[in-house]
Amino acid sequence: MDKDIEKVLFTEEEIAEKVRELGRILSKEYEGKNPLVICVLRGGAPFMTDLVRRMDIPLEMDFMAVSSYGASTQSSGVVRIMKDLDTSVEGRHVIIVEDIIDSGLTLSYLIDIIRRRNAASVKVVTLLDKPARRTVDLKPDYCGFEIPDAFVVGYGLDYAEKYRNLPYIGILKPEVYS
Ligand SMILES: O=P(O)(O)OC[C@H]1O[C@H](OP(=O)(O)OP(=O)(O)O)[C@H](O)[C@@H]1O
Ligand code: HPA
Ligand SMILES: [Mg+2]
Repeated sequence: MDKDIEKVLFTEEEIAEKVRELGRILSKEYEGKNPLVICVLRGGAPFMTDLVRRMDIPLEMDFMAVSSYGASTQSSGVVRIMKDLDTSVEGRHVIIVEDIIDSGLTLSYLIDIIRRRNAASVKVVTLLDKPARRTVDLKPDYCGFEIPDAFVVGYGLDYAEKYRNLPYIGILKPEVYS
């Protein structure tokens, strides 16, 4: 285990099982709809690329990069688009894939943009949900795990760009960021 991790919340095996389960559910739900699966970079990349390989239906992928945290454990509240989609979402069934919903600011901003571009439907799948920290009214349509109010890293989640490549998800030792 990495020396900066206080506790492992979900092992590689537990994550893989959950991703399989979500893939099965989404495959049924989106059969015949050729959904556009949108990865929210950078944190959502490991989850999204694993998830689409557990979906056995035709689908398309696109990527969007937004950032609100920078090198902090608190959202700045200002969501910036760093990279927009290459695909038109008009008339498409969109699935937004996130690693975590914390304050909810990133996703409420994204959902709003995609709805205004006239998608046929917009749903959200997140691996982690931290409902205790929500500042806007937002619930994921599909969620892997609910987690307590702690700063977590691994499997895409970073602190100051580190730890994204850990194969498990763990709580970061507070002394690392204080
Ligand atoms: O619900 P919120 O409070 O908005 O927090 C969740 C968002 O914050 C993180 O991304 P970040 O902006 O740090 O960029 P990153 O994905 O590149 O790490 C995370 O990946 C989510 O996208
Ligand atoms: O707990 C978290 N860890 C990493 N990135 C995050 N972005 C929002 N919440 C978190
Ligand atoms: Mg992110």
